[in-house]
Parts: sequence; structure tokens; C-alpha cells
Amino acid sequence: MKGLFISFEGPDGAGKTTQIKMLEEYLKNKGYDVVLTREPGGTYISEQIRKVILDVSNENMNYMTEALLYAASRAQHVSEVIKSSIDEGKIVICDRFVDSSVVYQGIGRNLGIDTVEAINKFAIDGCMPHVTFLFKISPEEGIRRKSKQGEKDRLENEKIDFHKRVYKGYEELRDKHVDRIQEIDAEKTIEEIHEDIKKRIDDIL
Ligand SMILES: Nc1ncnc2c1ncn2[C@@H]1O[C@H](COP(=O)(O)OP(=O)(O)O)[C@@H](O)[C@H]1O
Ligand SMILES: Cc1cn([C@H]2C[C@H](O)[C@@H](COP(=O)(O)OP(=O)(O)O)O2)c(=O)[nH]c1=O
Repeated sequence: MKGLFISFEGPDGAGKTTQIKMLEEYLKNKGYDVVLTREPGGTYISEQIRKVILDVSNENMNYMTEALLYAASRAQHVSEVIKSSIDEGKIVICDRFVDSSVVYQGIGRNLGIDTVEAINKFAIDGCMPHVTFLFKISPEEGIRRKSKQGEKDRLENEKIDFHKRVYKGYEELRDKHVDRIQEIDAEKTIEEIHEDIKKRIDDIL
């Protein structure tokens, strides 16, 4: 049997990581073989690329360089982890995937959706999530939550305007992929959101 590929998307600080861990626990308790992974990252090589991308000292990084590095990290991740895990019948839960590039680089950095999709066509090699949970939270609340966690990375350091474009970008993407992207009200409590996600996953499984 083929596995299931689930991605989590949304602004920084939306609560994705918190919910992913809870979902992993829930699915493991039900006996599913779960692979938890993240982008940028998820493999030894991709994690090294992550460090370069998020390093605050790389403040003069060209936006195209940034987009290509995310795609390079993704190419390794897809080929080394995601494809094989799905083929082995596992449930892959990924903290961000190509939608993040479309929104952050395509819309946030103004490279354009088409350009970013074209770059990533090579990286994803036909591999797309079966379902994507999009966490809806205001940019201000996301930043507030994240700032409680300590030091910010290069992307989180961006001005509020950038995060507002990201928020709008996700709305645009949601309207474009209604069959795949499911919106989650991320301003609810941690428990309420977990219940919501459990229900949606049970429907899929
Ligand atoms: N529903 C929620 N309500 C309030 N705070 C939350 C909620 N979900 C997560 N948090 C807190 O917000 C911060 C960011 O959460 P995190 O899961 O790391 O978000 P993300 O992975 O989307 O950046 C953490 O300190 C976390 O404990
Ligand atoms: C995967 C991906 C992430 N990003 C950004 C989103 C985040 O700001 C950062 C990854 O940081 P991370 O700490 O993993 O995300 P979060 O703050 O949601 O927990 O990289 C892109 O700009 N493009 C991409 O393709």
C-alpha cells in the first residue's frame, strides 16, 4: 500500500511544530508508521543547507540564491526521505514543503509564483502532499508567539510587511488548491486545534 504525505504550512509561530508532534503521537498510538520531517532540512545535506539559508550573517543573500537553496535542500529531501517513505507505506508528516517557497520566495520576495514553481519542478520530481494543513493566524500574533521563543533567524528578522505578504500569499494559494489545502484556525487553543486535526485525519484514513 502507498503511504500518505501530509504537509503543514503557515506563517512563522503559527503552532505547526506543536501540532505536528501531537499528531505524530496520535498516529503512532494507532499503530501507523510515521516519519516526521521538516523543511528546509530533513537530511544531513539538507540540514547543512538550512544553516546557510537561516544564518543571520548572510544578510546580503540574493533572493534567487535563497530560492535555489531551498529547492536544493528539497531535492535531497524528496529523493532521500520522502519518496521512499511513501513507497514503503509510511505516513510522512512534513513541517513546510514547496508551498512555503511559493509563498515566501514567490510572493514575499516578489520572485513570482511561476518562477518559483518552475525551479521547484525539478526538486519535487512529481511528489506533492496528499493533504496540506494551512495554519491561519495573523502575522502579528505569529510574531508575538515566535518572539517568546528567543533568537530569531534570518527570515523571522524580516519586517512586518514581508510577513503580511506571506499571509496574503497563503490565502492566494489556498484558493488555488482547494482540493488539497485545508485551513486550520490557528488562533484556537492547542487542544482545540489538535481535536480539529485529528478529525480531519480520521476522515482521510
Ligand atoms: N494554539 C496556540 N496558542 C497559543 N500559543 C501557542 C499555540 N500553539 C503553539 N503555541 C506557542 O507558540 C510558539 C510557536 O509555536 P510553534 O509550534 O513552534 O510554531 P511554528 O512551528 O508554526 O513556528 C510556541 O511557544 C508554542 O508553545
Ligand atoms: C521550506 C521553506 C521555508 N521558508 C522559511 C519559512 C521560515 O521563516 C523559515 C524556516 O524556519 P522554521 O523555523 O523551520 O519555520 P517556523 O518558524 O515556521 O517554525 O524558512 C522559506 O522561506 N521557503 C521555504 O521553501
